[in-house]
Amino acid sequence: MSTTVDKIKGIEEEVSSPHLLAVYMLILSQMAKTQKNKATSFHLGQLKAKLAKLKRELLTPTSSGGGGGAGFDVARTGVASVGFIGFPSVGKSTLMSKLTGQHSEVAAYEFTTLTTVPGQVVYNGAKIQMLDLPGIIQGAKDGKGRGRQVIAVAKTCHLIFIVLDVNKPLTDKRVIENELEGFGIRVNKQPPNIVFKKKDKGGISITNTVPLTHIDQDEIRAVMGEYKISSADIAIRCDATIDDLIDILEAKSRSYIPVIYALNKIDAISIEELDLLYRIPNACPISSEHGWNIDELMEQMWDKLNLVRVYTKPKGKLPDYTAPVVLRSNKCTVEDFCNAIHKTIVEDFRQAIVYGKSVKHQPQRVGLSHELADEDIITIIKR
Ligand SMILES: Nc1nc2c(ncn2[C@@H]2O[C@H](COP(=O)(O)OP(=O)(O)OP(=O)(O)O)[C@@H](O)[C@H]2O)c(=O)[nH]1
Ligand SMILES: [K+]
Ligand SMILES: [Mg+2]
Repeated sequence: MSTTVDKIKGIEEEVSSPHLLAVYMLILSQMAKTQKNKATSFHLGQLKAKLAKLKRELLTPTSSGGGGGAGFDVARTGVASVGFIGFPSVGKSTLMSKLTGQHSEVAAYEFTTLTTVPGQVVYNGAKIQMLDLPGIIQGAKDGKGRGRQVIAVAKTCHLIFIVLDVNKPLTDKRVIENELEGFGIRVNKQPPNIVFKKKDKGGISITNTVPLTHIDQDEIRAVMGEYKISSADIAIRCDATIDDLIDILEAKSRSYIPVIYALNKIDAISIEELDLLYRIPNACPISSEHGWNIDELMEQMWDKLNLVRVYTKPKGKLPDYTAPVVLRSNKCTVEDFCNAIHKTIVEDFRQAIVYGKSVKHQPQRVGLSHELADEDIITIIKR
């Protein structure tokens, strides 16, 4: 019986290697400009869907292939966690110690850190968990080293610091991104704007609101066939690729995570080189060892985490600005606020009085389902 790994190998060998698949895609897209070969595009759609399914199988913790974060995951504390990903010896643990004061072994040799080391930063009143992780190497997602377990932890974080050594070529950035992508992490991306609705009958209906330059109906049908979907409404609202469509079908195993590139060891380069680094989007040049530009890293972290601070105002008193209740932006209703303080508050809740960006009138009376905004002030009125 062939294992999942064998099956993936078989498919990848059809186009020789994952690298060649990329080249193949490039050639195909160039072909598309002149004359699209229907047979190849159908076949490619099929292959890509097959690959995606098998990769998921391989990465599911229950499958024989393993995966998952067992042994590497730690108790989550705080309102958000930030995972440190990078090649060995780029300075992840040095950064950890600098940011949190939590000691994490630092040394000049590779793979100094062997497991997850948690620490905490308090920023703008929010407790944020930092997870120093072992270094990963190319091929980590395919099981090289402890890479898979490491990436599995990163996949559950709210933000990833990809730590890079500025003395090494920036091609490292692409390699790390590929590792994360291969594990279903989508870096600094929103889910593709495709609405997919499976149906019992009626066949496949495809609509698009923008011209599709990357895919044709044949490819879409090939992918659907591979997923054994015979009836569905697919509304495509972006110039989607076949990978985008597969991401929607594989939504359960995809994580869209913001990333900041922490370009470390800038103490070892020239000002001219530093200027160039500043042009990289989502990057923050730092020196972990010297603590240089750590403030900017924290500011960028704060922006990406998109947290909501809510100040409590006891009736007839001034708001308490020293200790905000911090919520995540996808869980920031008045009810979430109450639950963050104590589970029983909702039971006695009558209404809330809110000042701030989330309300039209200052103040405004609102109910449990009202969504709060950053720096709102709230008074809870009990029954
Ligand atoms: N020049 C310079 N060296 C640094 C800086 N940060 C870390 N280093 C050095 O880089 C080496 C590796 O640092 P670590 O913090 O152990 O790196 P790591 O990424 O945690 O390594 P692993 O746990 O092995 O993956 C050590 O010799 C550090 O002293 C920096 O900002 N500048
Ligand atoms: K090291
Ligand atoms: Mg380390």
